[in-house]
Amino acid sequence: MAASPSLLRIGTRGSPLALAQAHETRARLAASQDLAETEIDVVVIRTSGDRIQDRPLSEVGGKGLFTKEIEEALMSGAIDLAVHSSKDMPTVLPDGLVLSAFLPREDVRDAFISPLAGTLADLPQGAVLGTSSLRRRAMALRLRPDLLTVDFRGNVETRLRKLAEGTAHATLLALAGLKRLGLADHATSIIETDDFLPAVGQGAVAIETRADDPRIREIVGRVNHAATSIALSAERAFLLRLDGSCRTPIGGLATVEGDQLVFRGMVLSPDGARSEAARLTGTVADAERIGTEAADELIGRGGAAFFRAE
Ligand SMILES: NCc1[nH]cc(CCC(=O)O)c1CC(=O)O
Repeated sequence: MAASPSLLRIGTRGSPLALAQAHETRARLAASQDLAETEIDVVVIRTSGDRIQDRPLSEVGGKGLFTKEIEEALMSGAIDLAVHSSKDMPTVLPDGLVLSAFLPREDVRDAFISPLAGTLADLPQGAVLGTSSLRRRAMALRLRPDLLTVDFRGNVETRLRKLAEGTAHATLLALAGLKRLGLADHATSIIETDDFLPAVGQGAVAIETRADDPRIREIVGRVNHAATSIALSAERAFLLRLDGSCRTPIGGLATVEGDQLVFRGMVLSPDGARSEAARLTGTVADAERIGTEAADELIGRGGAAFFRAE
């Protein structure tokens, strides 16, 4: 093991959720072998995604907006590692950067939040669902085609405030984010994944490093959670094969038990009227191949049409 560095700088966005995740990473690193003497700083970096609040992300260039400035800081050496929500990471990283570790995954499910009804199924006919996620909109409309939807941007707290103000009758948020913010008691109910799949990577925190920095990669590897890392390689392979633009509703979830992996994926039309689902199982050694094959199965069954219909 190489000598411990005197300083480690963690780059992160400044939203309350991003900060909670960066501080969890910091605490795990601090508790890991041989880093007791290392100063670990959290460096807040403002991204284009944080600045642009008035348009849906899918319109202004998608996922990369929340990572661009942080990745620039990583490449220039201003920070040593970056902490992200895996869900917000593009499938293809800039040259020279890699996801080197994942923290143990939080709950992967979406929470249903409403002052009006206990569950999605209980919402009155024609109720208004606030969400800016194409996936949540399509998954919800697949089950409840009568619902109306309005765009709901902003961080978790902003969306809860909009709901309280009556902008919508219900919203959907990742339970993982609510838990990390200490806001899980806002969840009215929890949506099981049986017929409502989370986003690829939901609930998982990813640590990004330079590819050619073996010392930092070894250090962050000490806090890597193997099962989460394996699940994410299946899910990200699935998304990569589907070439998941932010304009196609896609859900994907891998669960790992022992050396067995179960992968489920779904693509939907934006209005939820059409959908294709796949379920594949295998061993963890084949995680990537299983994700890729699930995508191929969906494309083969006509899912490709969903991507051309833009
Ligand atoms: N897109 C924003 C975002 N990125 C990660 C999370 C929650 C935490 C996670 O899924 O890991 C959220 C909020 C939400 O979707 O409710």
